[in-house]
Amino acid sequence: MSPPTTATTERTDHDGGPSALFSITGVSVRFGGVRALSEVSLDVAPRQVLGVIGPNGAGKTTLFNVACGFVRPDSGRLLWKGEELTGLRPHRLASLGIGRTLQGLGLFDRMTVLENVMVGADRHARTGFASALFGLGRGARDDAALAARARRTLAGLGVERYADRLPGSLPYPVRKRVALARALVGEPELLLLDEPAGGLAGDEMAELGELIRGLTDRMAVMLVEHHMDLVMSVCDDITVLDFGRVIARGGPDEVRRDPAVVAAYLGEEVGGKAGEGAGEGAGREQRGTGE
Ligand SMILES: Nc1ncnc2c1ncn2[C@@H]1O[C@H](COP(=O)(O)OP(=O)(O)OP(=O)(O)O)[C@@H](O)[C@H]1O
Repeated sequence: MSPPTTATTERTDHDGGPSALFSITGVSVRFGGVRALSEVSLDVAPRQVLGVIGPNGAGKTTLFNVACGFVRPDSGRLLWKGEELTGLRPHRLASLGIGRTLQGLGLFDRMTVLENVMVGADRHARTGFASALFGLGRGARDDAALAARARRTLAGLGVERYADRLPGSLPYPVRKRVALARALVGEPELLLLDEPAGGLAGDEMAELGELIRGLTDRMAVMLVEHHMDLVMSVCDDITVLDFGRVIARGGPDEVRRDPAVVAAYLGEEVGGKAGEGAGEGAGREQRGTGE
């Protein structure tokens, strides 16, 4: 676990050193006059759960989108296993060994649950999904192996019985697990999760927490999340953003006590009663550094 640092003692060693699986170093993003991210750096170590939190508009979604290749930073670098990822595009993630889920689940309504998950298994297919799309063919053996892998992944998440159903007919928590299965079926080394607890009830969130912890025997997780109780219970390390800058980082206890974090949440109880989601409702809709 990293030592705690705050804005005044910002760590500068986010350079994708040997211990880092994935690093974001000195990333800045501007949308017109709004500086959504300023010189943001973080490292995700193998098998670590790294949380990214911050009040509304702090820059979490922008950071997630940078990590996925949806937003290209104006400056700064992304490193994967110490190598710079230049011009990262979302479709390259799976082949690198990075899985992701998005806030909108993005399931294909006309495909079964099983087929939706198979889409995510492209990394292990001999002929890729793109080849199949363009009619270049995928061997029947590949398809059978993919289907088996997809079923195993669904089973691991307790939702295999829905494999032949269409996602639209299923309860939201089940669809969330299907989306997670699609991200996991490629056996990523890093899983990027954007607000995975959104729309879940308290007990479902607790199950999600256990599930995320259970992944760390084989992958690292970067969790961007509002719900403070989930973040505090599952993360090894937490990076806190406010106005697009890193204001604190460290373990849950250090971050919870950090005066800069408490101030950022306008005195909300960051130490958190279950389910309170200290990142929400802070009444700070428009954030980022206006210029
Ligand atoms: N596409 C965009 N165009 C203009 N401004 C944007 C865009 N996306 C984000 N912003 C601005 O950048 C800042 C950071 O937004 P971002 O959505 O990353 O924060 P967030 O921490 O995810 O917020 P929330 O918790 O409310 O989702 C905000 O001021 C936001 O208004």
